[in-house]
Amino acid sequence: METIAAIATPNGVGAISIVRVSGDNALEIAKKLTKKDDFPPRVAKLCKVYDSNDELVDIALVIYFKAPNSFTGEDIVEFQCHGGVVVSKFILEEVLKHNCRLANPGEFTKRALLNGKIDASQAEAIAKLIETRSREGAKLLSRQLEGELSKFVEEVREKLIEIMAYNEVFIDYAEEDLPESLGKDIEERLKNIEALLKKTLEASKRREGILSGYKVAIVGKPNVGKSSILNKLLNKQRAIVSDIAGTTRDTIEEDIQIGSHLIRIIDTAGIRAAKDEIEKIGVERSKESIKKADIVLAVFDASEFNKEDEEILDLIKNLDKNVIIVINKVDKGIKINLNYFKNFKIVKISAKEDITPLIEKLKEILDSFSSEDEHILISTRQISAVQKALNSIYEAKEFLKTGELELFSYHIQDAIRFISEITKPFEYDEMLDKMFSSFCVGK
Ligand SMILES: Nc1nc2c(c(=O)[nH]1)N(C=O)[C@@H](CNc1ccc(C(=O)N[C@@H](CCC(=O)O)C(=O)O)cc1)CN2
Ligand SMILES: Nc1nc2c(ncn2[C@@H]2O[C@H](COP(=O)(O)OP(=O)(O)OP(=O)(O)O)[C@@H](O)[C@H]2O)c(=O)[nH]1
Ligand SMILES: [Mg+2]
Repeated sequence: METIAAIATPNGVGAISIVRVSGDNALEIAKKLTKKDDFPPRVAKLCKVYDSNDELVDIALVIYFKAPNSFTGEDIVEFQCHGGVVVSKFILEEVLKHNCRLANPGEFTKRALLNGKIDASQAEAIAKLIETRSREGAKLLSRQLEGELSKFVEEVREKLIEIMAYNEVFIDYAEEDLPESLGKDIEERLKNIEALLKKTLEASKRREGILSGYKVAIVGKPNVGKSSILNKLLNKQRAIVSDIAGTTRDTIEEDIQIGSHLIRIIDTAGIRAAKDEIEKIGVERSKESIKKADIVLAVFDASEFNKEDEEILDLIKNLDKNVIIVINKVDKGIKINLNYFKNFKIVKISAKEDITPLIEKLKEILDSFSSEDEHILISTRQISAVQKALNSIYEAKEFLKTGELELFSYHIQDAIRFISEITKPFEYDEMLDKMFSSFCVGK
């Protein structure tokens, strides 16, 4: 395997920068650049680093990770040098003069994967952890990096392999009147796995927003202060605000942090029976936003409740999602009857003065989303693997019903293959070993 190198830290001014080198020549390169000979593994050693003209480049910490005990499983050398945009580039250039090439994107992680240091789900977790913009996302991804999903896959796999083992016995002994309970047992076990997979898929769908941002739509009739609320949440004049009804004509989306959560906030056009063609399209988009949202902020003016507000109330009345009734403009006094909103969560705010009650309520709902400590799937690759495994189980079940056990077995094998794809390719030998070690035929 070729030796690779790259700067691991972002390009900019900072205290420290890291140049990482992985592969057989890493140690040799460290020796050449530092003119030192002795690098005990995993020791941070302060070294002068020289260029090819023997001129001093930096005084840096150099750490040698001896294979296989490194991130990639290969020999790694890290030059932890002074930060800024020059030194690390300089060192990288010197490194590249010695039998080593620039790493491709993700190549260190790829090598960690190929060398069995991490599995595919952990590699995906690393990629997303680097990109995530919320603490909740980071918490979830660090758990997947730790191997939570890998463990789940292993569990499901073992359960399916046990079913295969039971089924083999079933096939071998079918003639000799095996107790019916064995068939029932297989059915029961399968049901259990199906429920596990379904639950994981549902949780993944429900909690998709943890990484991409939960969608929060601000809706209401024109002029109630929706855009003012958006601006206040963003702390800047993002949307045009005016006292002309119908100011916002298109939806406006922005990402913000609320506590440890990321949300995508969507300001919408005021909903009314619009005559203008463009406004009509805007109103349609507003209604679409309600459908897509995880949380709906239905905004009303504290001083007025009319037919248009009733229509808003109709739109949100039977929604199977979180709705917050936002009574805005309370600085002018509350003149409307709050009984209209019985059984809803209500907050009273003034977008002109203070929206803290709204932020608190949002936090409360978002916290409730993540208090469920389920593991979830974080990529379409993972989701499709579970979906395919589930489909194979459905097909297998049909053959269990008709007693076509060879075909049943065939589809269970498929399910095992698909679920294993999340972490690694399935090895048939391993399953056979497992079958005979965990199952005593006793004949
Ligand atoms: N300086 C530095 N910080 C870093 C990294 C890095 O590569 N360099 N990482 C890069 O992503 C992350 C840490 N990930 C790492 C994962 C494994 C090993 C490692 O040496 N593994 C050995 C020993 C394990 C042990 O001692 O428990 C091994 O797996 O055999 C190092 C870093 C975050 N911080
Ligand atoms: N007194 C008072 N006025 C407010 C408050 N919030 C918004 N306004 C005013 O209400 C008017 C409408 O505000 P917008 O934020 O543009 O309302 P909107 O709901 O986005 O309106 P459309 O985009 O037309 O649907 C503006 O003149 C705002 O200054 C508030 O809390 N108190
Ligand atoms: Mg507006």
